[in-house]
Amino acid sequence: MILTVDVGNTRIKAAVFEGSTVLENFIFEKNQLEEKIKKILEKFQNCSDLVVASVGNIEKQSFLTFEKQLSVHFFTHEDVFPFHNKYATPKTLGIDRMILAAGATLQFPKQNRLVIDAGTCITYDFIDENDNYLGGAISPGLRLRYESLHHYTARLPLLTFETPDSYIGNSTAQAIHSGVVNGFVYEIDGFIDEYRANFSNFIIILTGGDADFLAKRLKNTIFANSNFLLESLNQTFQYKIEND
Ligand SMILES: Nc1ncnc2c1ncn2[C@@H]1O[C@H](COP(=O)(O)OP(=O)(O)O)[C@@H](O)[C@H]1O
Ligand SMILES: CC(C)(COP(=O)(O)O)[C@@H](O)C(=O)NCCC(=O)O
Ligand SMILES: [K+]
Repeated sequence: MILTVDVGNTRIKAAVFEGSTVLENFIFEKNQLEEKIKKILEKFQNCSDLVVASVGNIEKQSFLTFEKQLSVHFFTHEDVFPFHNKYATPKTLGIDRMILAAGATLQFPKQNRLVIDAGTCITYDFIDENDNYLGGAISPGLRLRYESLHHYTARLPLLTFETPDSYIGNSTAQAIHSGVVNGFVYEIDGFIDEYRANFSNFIIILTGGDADFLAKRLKNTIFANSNFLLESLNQTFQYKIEND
């Protein structure tokens, strides 16, 4: 049994795996880290490994206390990955993006793959059919768009997500919802169209906190799997054991 932990910039996601099967999923805040992991390990006493990918401000030291109980692996750029990294600044590539790219490479062999992770930020990652990781894009996520409109202006209220009535927002609130939500959807559809124009055949994986909401609204039909990062962590860890 393996406990996988994804520390994002908004919250922490975790899952216990037995082989490739998820036994249970968890979502919690950063300040609950120790207490929650302790509880999970009490419930799943057969966990042999704790496997972490962190892009948040939680470092390896935060997990060392669990080393008495099980072996801890904190993924870094030094690990083995199943793709050729063509990013010009490989050391600054987010470890979450590396794990997503690894999962896409392992789960969907020998094809072009685009991974879209709609979390705090939207990240786009492209791995071609020869397993070259080429890069992608980073833009603000849904909630970040609402918060930044409020934070950097004097007159815009902080709203929470709501489906806009129309693309023509006829009030301040509707204009914000249209700009944020429609803008979010148009951006992703626009990127997908651009990839389609350049690559004849590719699979799209959509994940992150806003994946389910998005899947229903995109013009392009794509398969959403909000657990893709944790599944990829589990698979990349198996790959590491086999290839180290
Ligand atoms: N309960 C929630 N708390 C925070 N964000 C949420 C929640 N439910 C949905 N979301 C959406 O999920 C996004 C964060 O996704 P997530 O994948 O958890 O981010 P990260 O991996 O960066 O921590 C936010 O932009 C927000 O729109
Ligand atoms: C782009 C990110 C902030 C996304 O974080 P998330 O939305 O998953 O919390 C993270 O992948 C990161 O810190 N990347 C470093 C820069 C890069 O990937 O080039
Ligand atoms: K992301």
